[in-house]
Amino acid sequence: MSAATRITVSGEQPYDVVVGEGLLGELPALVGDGVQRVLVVHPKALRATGEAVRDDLAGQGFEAYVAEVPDAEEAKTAQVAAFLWGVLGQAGFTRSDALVGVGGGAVTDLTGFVAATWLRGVRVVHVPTTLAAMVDAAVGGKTGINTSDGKNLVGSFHPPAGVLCDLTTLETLPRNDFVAGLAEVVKCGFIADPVILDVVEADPARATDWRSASTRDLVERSVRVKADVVGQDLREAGLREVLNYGHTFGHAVEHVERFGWRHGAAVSVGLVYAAELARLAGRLDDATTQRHVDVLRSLGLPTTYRQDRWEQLLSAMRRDKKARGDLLRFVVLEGVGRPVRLEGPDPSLLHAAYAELGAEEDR
Ligand SMILES: NC(=O)c1ccc[n+]([C@@H]2O[C@H](COP(=O)([O-])OP(=O)(O)OC[C@H]3O[C@@H](n4cnc5c(N)ncnc54)[C@H](O)[C@@H]3O)[C@@H](O)[C@H]2O)c1
Ligand SMILES: O=C(O)C(=O)C[C@@H](O)[C@H](O)[C@H](O)COP(=O)(O)O
Ligand SMILES: [Zn+2]
Repeated sequence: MSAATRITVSGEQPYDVVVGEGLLGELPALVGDGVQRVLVVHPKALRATGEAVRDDLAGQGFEAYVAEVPDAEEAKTAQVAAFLWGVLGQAGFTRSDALVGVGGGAVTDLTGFVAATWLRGVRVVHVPTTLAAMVDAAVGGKTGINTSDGKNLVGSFHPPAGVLCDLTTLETLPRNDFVAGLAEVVKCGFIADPVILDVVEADPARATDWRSASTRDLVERSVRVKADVVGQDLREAGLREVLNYGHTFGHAVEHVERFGWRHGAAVSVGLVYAAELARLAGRLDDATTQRHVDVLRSLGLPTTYRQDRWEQLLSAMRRDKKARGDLLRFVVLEGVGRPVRLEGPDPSLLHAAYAELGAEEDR
C-alpha cells in the first residue's frame, strides 16, 4: 500500500485532503481533541460503514452518534436537514462538537449544510465514498440542499476541518456512479489540467475501473485543481465560478428530470452544451468542442438530450447562481484551460446550442 497524499487547501483555516487507502484510522485525530460529541451521518446504502465509523469513534472516547439519511438527492431536503437538527438538539451538541459526513456528494453537501447552520457553525469532517464526492463535493466547503425550485438553492460556504478520500470505499460503488463522477474529473481537465484529458483518452476503459492505476492519479489531479481554486476564492466572488463549468445546463437537466439523473450524468450533457454554446458564440474551435463529446462518450457518459424540454430548461437556468437579475451568465472555454464568462448570450444562441444536443447523435 503506497503512502497517502496530502493536498492542503489554503484559506482562513487551511485543511488537508488526504488521498490513499485504509485511512479511517486518521479520523479521530481530524475530528479533534477538544470535541466531545460526534454525529456520523451516512446514507442508507452505507449503514454498515456508518455504524463502523461511529463504533471506532466511540472506541476512541468520543460520545458518538449515528444518523441514517436517504440515498442520493432525497437526502438534500429541508426535511432531512431538520431531522438532523433534531438529532443534534436531542443529544445536546454544542459549538465544540462535530459532524462527520460519510457518503457521496449528497451526504457531504447535507452534512456540511447542517454543520454550517447548527449553532451558526460547528466542525465538520468528510469521508467521501464516491468519486464525485472525493474529487469535488467534499472539498471546498460549498454546502447545500435543494428546494422544489431547483438544485442547491439553499446553502452556505463552510469548509471542512479535513477530508479523507479512502479509495477502498469505492469498492462497493455501482459502476454507473463511478462513471458519473468522471464527468467532474473531465470538467477539471477542460478548465485547468489537460493531462487529465490525456490520461482518460489514453485508455477510457481503464479510467472507468476504480481499481486501475489511473484512479489515484485522476483523483489527486482533480483535487489539486479544486484546492487551487477554492483556496483563492472560497465564496465564489469570481474565479470559483470556473468549477461550475457545465453546471448551468446540467443543473437544469437534473431539475427537469426531477433528480432522476445522477449529477455527473447531467453535468456531462451540460459540458457539451457549454462547449456548443462557446463554439456558436465564436469562442471555441470545432476540434475542442468535438473533444468534449468524444471524451465523455468514450466513458459512457451522456452527450445528448431530448429536444422537447426547452422552456423548462430555460426557466431552470434562470435560477442558476451565476445569473444576475435577468442576465444569464455561463462559464465557457476559449480553449482547454482557458475558462471565461459569456454574459447574456442571445436567446437564439442558447436555443441553437440546445438543438446541437439533439444533433450529437448523428456525429
Ligand atoms: N458541494 C460541491 O462542491 C459539490 C460538487 C459536486 C457534486 N456535488 C453534489 O453531490 C451530489 C452528487 O454526488 P454523488 O455523485 O456522490 O452522488 P450521491 O451522493 O447521490 O451518491 C450516489 C449513490 O451512491 C450511494 N453510495 C455512496 N457511496 C457509496 C459506496 N461507496 N458504495 C455504495 N453506494 C454508495 C449513495 O447512497 C447514493 O445512492 C449532488 O447532489 C451534487 O449536487 C456537490
Ligand atoms: O465547488 C464549486 O464551486 C462547484 O461549482 C462544483 C460543482 O461541481 C458542484 O456541483 C457545486 O455544488 C455546484 O454549485 P452551485 O453553486 O451551482 O449549486
Ligand atoms: Zn458538480
